[in-house]
Amino acid sequence: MGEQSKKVAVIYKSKYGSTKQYAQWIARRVQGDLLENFRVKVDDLQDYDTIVLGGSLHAVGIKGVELITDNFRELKNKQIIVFAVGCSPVTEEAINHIINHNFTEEIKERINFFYLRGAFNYKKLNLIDKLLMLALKFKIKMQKKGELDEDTKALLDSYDNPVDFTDEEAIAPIIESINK
Ligand SMILES: Cc1cc2nc3c(=O)[nH]c(=O)nc-3n(C[C@H](O)[C@H](O)[C@H](O)COP(=O)(O)O)c2cc1C
Repeated sequence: MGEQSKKVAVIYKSKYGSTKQYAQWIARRVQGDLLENFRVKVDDLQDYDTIVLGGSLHAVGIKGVELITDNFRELKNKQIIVFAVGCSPVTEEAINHIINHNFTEEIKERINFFYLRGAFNYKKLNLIDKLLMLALKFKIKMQKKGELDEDTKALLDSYDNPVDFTDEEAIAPIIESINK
């Protein structure tokens, strides 16, 4: 099906902006409706052919994913695409961990899942997130420095040096999936 012929809803839940940025890029590219997750009720989605849901990753959970997982039966005839935005590097292991943590076997079979890299700026976090991240830092520091792998070192470095991996080109596989 071509871009114009499907009615697409792009729904997002974003805490610090990167998921929103990806959702805006996707909605613009496919001429979809951009909707903020908390405003959406499942009944509002019946007119759409394709539901694209994006949520930021917090402790492996995809924010707002319940809109899909709690209403799966009502949405079962629709094309469903979920994307999660996190800071971890893209590895098959990390992606499988996110999928297994958030979806049942039945849902896994029916949706298309994508992982996109976002941004992290410790100074801009709210108090609770700062405390959570400090706890994670403390846990990591309990390990000996020499045992830290490159990804963990990069994570620790990002507390002092903000990182931003958001990249419009990264949405290409999602656009391709919508247009299938
Ligand atoms: C408390 C906390 C927990 C996080 N947990 C994860 C995680 O489990 N995996 C990951 O890849 N990124 C994690 N991140 C990084 C965020 O997912 C990343 O900053 C993302 O860009 C946030 O999306 P948003 O800007 O749309 O809110 C975490 C960030 C915070 C503050």
